[in-house]
Formats: sequence, C-alpha cells, structure tokens
Amino acid sequence: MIHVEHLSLSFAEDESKNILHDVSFDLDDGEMMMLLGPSGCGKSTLTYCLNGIYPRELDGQMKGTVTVLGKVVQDQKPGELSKHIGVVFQDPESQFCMLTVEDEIAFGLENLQIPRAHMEGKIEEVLQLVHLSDYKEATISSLSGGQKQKVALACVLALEPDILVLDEPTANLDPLATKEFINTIQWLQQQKQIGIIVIEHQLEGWASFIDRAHLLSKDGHTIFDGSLSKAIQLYGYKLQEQGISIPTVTQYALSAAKHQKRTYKRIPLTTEQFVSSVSYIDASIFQRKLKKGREQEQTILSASNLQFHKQGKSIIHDVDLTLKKQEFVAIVGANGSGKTTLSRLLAGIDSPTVGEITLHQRPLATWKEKQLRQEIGYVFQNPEHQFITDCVYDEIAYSLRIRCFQENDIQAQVNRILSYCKLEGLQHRHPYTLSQGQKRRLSVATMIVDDQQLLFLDEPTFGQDAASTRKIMDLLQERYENGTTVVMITHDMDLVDQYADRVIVVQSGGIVADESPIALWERPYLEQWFIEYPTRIQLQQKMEESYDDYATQST
Ligand SMILES: Nc1ncnc2c1ncn2[C@@H]1O[C@H](COP(=O)(O)OP(=O)(O)OP(=O)(O)O)[C@@H](O)[C@H]1O
Ligand SMILES: Nc1ncnc2c1ncn2[C@@H]1O[C@H](COP(=O)(O)OP(=O)(O)OP(=O)(O)O)[C@@H](O)[C@H]1O
Repeated sequence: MIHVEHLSLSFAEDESKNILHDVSFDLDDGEMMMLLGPSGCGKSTLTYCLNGIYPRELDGQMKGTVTVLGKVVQDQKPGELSKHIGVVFQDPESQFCMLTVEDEIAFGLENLQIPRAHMEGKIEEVLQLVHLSDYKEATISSLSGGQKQKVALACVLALEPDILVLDEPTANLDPLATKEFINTIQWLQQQKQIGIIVIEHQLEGWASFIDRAHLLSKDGHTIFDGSLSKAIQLYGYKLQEQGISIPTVTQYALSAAKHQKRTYKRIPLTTEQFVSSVSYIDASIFQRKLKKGREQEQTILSASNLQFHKQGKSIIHDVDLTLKKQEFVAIVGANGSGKTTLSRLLAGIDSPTVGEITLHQRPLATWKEKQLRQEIGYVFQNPEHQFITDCVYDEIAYSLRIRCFQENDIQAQVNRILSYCKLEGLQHRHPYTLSQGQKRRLSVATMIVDDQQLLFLDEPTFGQDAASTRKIMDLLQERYENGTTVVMITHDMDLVDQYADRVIVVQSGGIVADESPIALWERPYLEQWFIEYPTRIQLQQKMEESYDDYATQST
C-alpha cells in the first residue's frame, strides 16, 4: 500500500540539517504500523510526505520517493490522493474550513463528487461512529477540544480511504472516548482491511492489536522496524530515555522482572498480558510515595453558585469551589463536560452568567487585567492561542521584560527553561514552525517562567513523549513545592495518581466529586464519569481478581 524509499527532508531555514534521514519502509495490504519517536523527530513531517502536501508546499528539500497504491505521490495533483489516503492531523483545527460540523463533513464528500442524496446518510453514519450525532448542526468553534478531534476523524472516515494515517488521534480524548476510538479503528480495519499508520505517544490500547513499530531517533533516522515487544525486549528503558514512550503497564512489568530477577519470553504490553505472565508479584511494585498531606488554610480563590450560559445552553451550573495556597489540583471528566469552560471562568478569562468569584477576597471583576495576569497564569488547550511574539526566545522572555528584569537575568532564566523544556537550539524559530509537541512545551514554558501564585494548565502534557512529560511535570512540581497552586486539566490518570493531591471531577457542567486521588480510586464505577483508574490501580485490581480465581479453583 505504501512504499517509502530513502526519504530525506530538510527545511529551507537550515538545508544542511536533515529532519528525516534516509527513511525507508513498506506498508502491506491491510497492515497496521505504529510510527514512534521523540517529539520533534519528524513524524508529522513524514505524514505530509505520504499525502503529497510535501514536497508541494515544502519550503526546503525532499529526496527519495513515496509511493501510495502504486502511484508516486510527488507526481499526483492536489486532492488526487485524498480518496485513497486519509490523514487525521495532529491539530484538528488546522484541517477545518467550514462553519458547522455537517458542512465540514459534506465538504470532503463534495470534493469527491459524492451525490447529495448519498451524503446525508454518510454524515449520520460517521457522526454515530464518533458519538457526535447530537452535534451535527453545531458550529465547530463551539466544540470542546476532544469534540473537534472526533469531527476531524469523522471527516476522514466519511471518505472511506484505503489507508488511514492517524497523527496522535487520541491526544485530546477522555479515557473512555480513547477506548471507543481504538475499538472503532480496530473494527474498521477488520471489516474493510484498510492499511493503518498510527503516530502516538500513549501506546496503551493500541499495543494490544498493533505490534509492528517503526522507530525514529531524535535526528530522524530509523532505529528499528519490527515487533514493538521485541524492541522493548532489546532496548528496555533506553527507549524512554530516547523519548519513545513505552506503555505504563510494560514499565511495571520491567520493574517486576528486575525485582524477581527474571526475563519474559514476550514482554507484556497490556494489563491482560501482564496478569497472565506473572504468577506472583510483590505488592511494593504498586506502592506509590504519598504526597505529604499539607493542611493548607489560606484561600486564594473562591467561587460561589457559578453558572455559565452560551447560546441559550447551560454549560456550567451550581459550582461552589475554593482553591487554597499550594494545592496540586487535577480537573478531570468527559470530553465536553465543561472543564475548559470552568477553568476559564476561574481564571477570569470569561465572566460567569451568574455567581461570584473572588481572588484574595476581592471580586475577580474588580481586578485590572494586568494585575490579574500577574496573579493567575493560564496555559490554553491550543498552544497557538497563546503566542504573541515571533520567536521562541521572546515568547519566554516576554513576561520577564514586562517585570523589568535585567537582560542578563532574563537570558539566564530563558536558557534554563529552554533546556528544561527541551527547546534548546530553537530559540530563534517562529513559534508557528515548531512541531506540535514543541509548541505545547513552549506554551507551558511561557507560564512557568513567571511567578504567578495560581497556574491553570489545560492539558499541559498532551502530545508529549515520555521524557518531555516528565520534564513538564517536574517543573510544575517545583512550582508547587515553592508554594504555587497548580490546577491542571488532564485525561491522564497516571499523572493524576502521581502528582495531584486533589481531583475535581466535572460531569455535564457540574462538580460531581472533589477529593484526594486515593479517595477517588476507592470509588466503584469511575466509567460513569468517563474516567478510568490509573494503571497502578488497574493492575492491582486484576492481580487481586486472578489471586481470587486461583484461590477458588484450589478449594
Ligand atoms: N460558544 C459556545 N457555544 C455553545 N456551546 C459551547 C460553546 N463553548 C463551549 N460549548 C459547549 O460546552 C461544553 C463544554 O465545553 P468545554 O470546552 O468546557 O469542555 P471540556 O470538558 O474542556 O472538553 P474536552 O475534554 O473535550 O476539552 C461542550 O459541549 C461544548 O460544545
Ligand atoms: N516549517 C518548518 N520550518 C522549519 N522547521 C520545521 C518546520 N516544520 C517542522 N519543523 C521542525 O522539524 C522537526 C520535525 O517536526 P515534526 O512536526 O515532524 O515532529 P514530530 O515528530 O511530529 O513531533 P511531535 O511529536 O512534537 O509532534 C521539528 O524540530 C520542527 O521544529
């Protein structure tokens, strides 16, 4: 289906530096492959080469050939390949050009000259597949981040391509939507035998049915092509150090093997494989250092009876909440449940329709914008909404300059943050030319460098490889240790388990739980809120079930 031969690519900015370096691979009929590599190694660039955007739109050089279903991509006219190869890009907003959901899906179908009579059914069918039937007439700008990601997938599925390329398709999806999404792709593959390439940093879920992995190094070389479990067996934690994420469950499996001084015939990639490959496990593997409980009394922000309506729809209702000094709060919940809207209200970006918010006992509405921004930092879900200068260095230095720091001090601070956020060497680049992961790290960096006492971050680690996630979280932890209140929206329960001391669960615009992570993990049926237990707890539960089964069989 796809034949890539000696593909190398460089951008005009530095033609001597290849982003992709002599990459070659084949994708056979109906085959599935994961394309893995650290942030910035060239994965998205490669997808542009597969559907012909590059070299057509490339300001730089491309060498080598890419063939899709026997046709050399470089020789095809724009749009020619779209009925064969469908790409769901990493930033869904970059692929929309119509106002409403149904017009967006119809747009692609019109380009393929599908008769209007067939369109209606097709639109309904794909919206059902991504669970967005109620949003057919919604404007795209009113959708949440996860809902936009689902629309991007629906648009591509409607075209019924022979090959699907998915660039971090689940980065903004809640845990249940992620599971459903992966099931849908698996079902499509089985029904229609389409070829699939998935780019992901979160391998959980995919690893149970895609074993072939093509691994790229940070400088765009192929370092491995073959079975993912074999790659982990060969390289172990070295993959993580190189920025290639391995499933959390596999990390537990590697620790268990180290404890028990044993090796696996086949390394476990899923909880089921883990449980069936280990007969006994030392419970200490699952223990986690609990954060020292801090009894913080000093209230920073308080909200009472918050309500927010938009276009006649109630989006937030009956929210009462206080945030204290030095808390690490995670906001979790389903796509579209209201997490972003709530955090924007609390940060004073939008105003509530009803209710009051006070910051240091003073109503938020009475704060001057400049003073407010010195107190509250906000990292937007879409990093591009945040950039205000035209180079990476200035973006980080911006707030330090406003605070009249000496240029020497600014330089030292910016360099520290550049290195911590793995953005070294990119200081002169325009923020818009960065990879998605680099953009995300820059948007976090611009807030981390400041000294606000309250930080809101809307999915700060999405699209990050393992090493970058750790760096970002360590920076947030450092701010927290120094007294900052960190409020982070996330779909990653392993991060909640590791870093948060309080979790707020949002469901249909209201708060349904507000407690410590430990208390939350003790509740049954988290699925009702579209969240799941962290891997640590899932494994513990599965191991206990298997001990119980064993005990029942023995009696
Ligand atoms: N301007 C608007 N007009 C109408 N509805 C809106 C508007 N803005 C948001 N909504 C709706 O409000 C709901 C909450 O959106 P919000 O972005 O807060 O969700 P979220 O929990 O952050 O979701 P995600 O996890 O997908 O980012 C969604 O159903 C969204 O469609
Ligand atoms: N238009 C451009 N001009 C110059 N450099 C660019 C341009 N587009 C991308 N790059 C650089 O090329 C490299 C590869 O980018 P790409 O988006 O392909 O990475 P990626 O592997 O998909 O990363 P991520 O996992 O962070 O999304 C990055 O270092 C990026 O900064």
